[in-house]
Amino acid sequence: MSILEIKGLSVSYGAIKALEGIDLRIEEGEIVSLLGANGAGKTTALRAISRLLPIQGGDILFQGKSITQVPVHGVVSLGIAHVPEGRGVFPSLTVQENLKLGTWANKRKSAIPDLRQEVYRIFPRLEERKTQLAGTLSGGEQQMLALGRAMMTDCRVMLLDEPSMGLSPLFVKEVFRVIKEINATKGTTILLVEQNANMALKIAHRGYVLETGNIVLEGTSKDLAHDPRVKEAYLGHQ
Ligand SMILES: Nc1ncnc2c1ncn2[C@@H]1O[C@H](COP(=O)(O)OP(=O)(O)OP(=O)(O)O)[C@@H](O)[C@H]1O
Repeated sequence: MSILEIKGLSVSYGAIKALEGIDLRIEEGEIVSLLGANGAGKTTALRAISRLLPIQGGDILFQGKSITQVPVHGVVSLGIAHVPEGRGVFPSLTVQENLKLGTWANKRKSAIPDLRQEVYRIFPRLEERKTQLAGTLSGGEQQMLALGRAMMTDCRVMLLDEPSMGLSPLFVKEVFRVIKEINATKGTTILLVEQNANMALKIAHRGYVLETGNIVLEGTSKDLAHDPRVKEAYLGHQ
């Protein structure tokens, strides 16, 4: 059974059809990338899975069970954490207060100290800056904090929306390294929305390509990286 399965998912904004019946399947422990140009519907797909948007058709299954009737906070409690584009950290709270907010839906309260220790192991910079206000962190550090906060929910699945957006090349590399580490050490399943197809395909096991609301290609990252259509549209001429 797939940990997350999306079947015929349709989402519209009024008359605009953002997703026109997409199918997507993610196995436990995988990193799956969702690639596509601006406006393809990538953010919409993540927001629909998190129940932040109403859906017009189809189904979303977590461990084989439909979650389309589950409220937003229920989705987090099930073990699905969403790191939105732009990170969504609380600028006037400290690093440690932001991390604590990640624990509200955590059903295993006794696991919180270990989770915090793990976050600080993966992100030593956050421990160094735990009393600093999140709004004064650099963009890359805020992205780390957003990932750390998602880890604090004790999630099984992370939905990551353009984690490399707006970061310097050094931080882009660091963010992808950390995503790979979270997946490898904790077994967290990751659905990664990215415009940086090059990097995304390097760390993901499989990928899907979304174009104007439809999945037009899917395959292993290796196959996608060699596909002439992906090369032409998303990887530049290499
Ligand atoms: N709140 C909204 N109201 C109306 N249309 C919207 C809304 N949000 C998104 N859309 C439209 O839905 C389509 C898909 O948008 P979405 O943000 O999912 O794309 P995306 O692939 O994430 O793009 P980007 O890479 O630019 O973030 C676009 O045509 C967008 O203009």
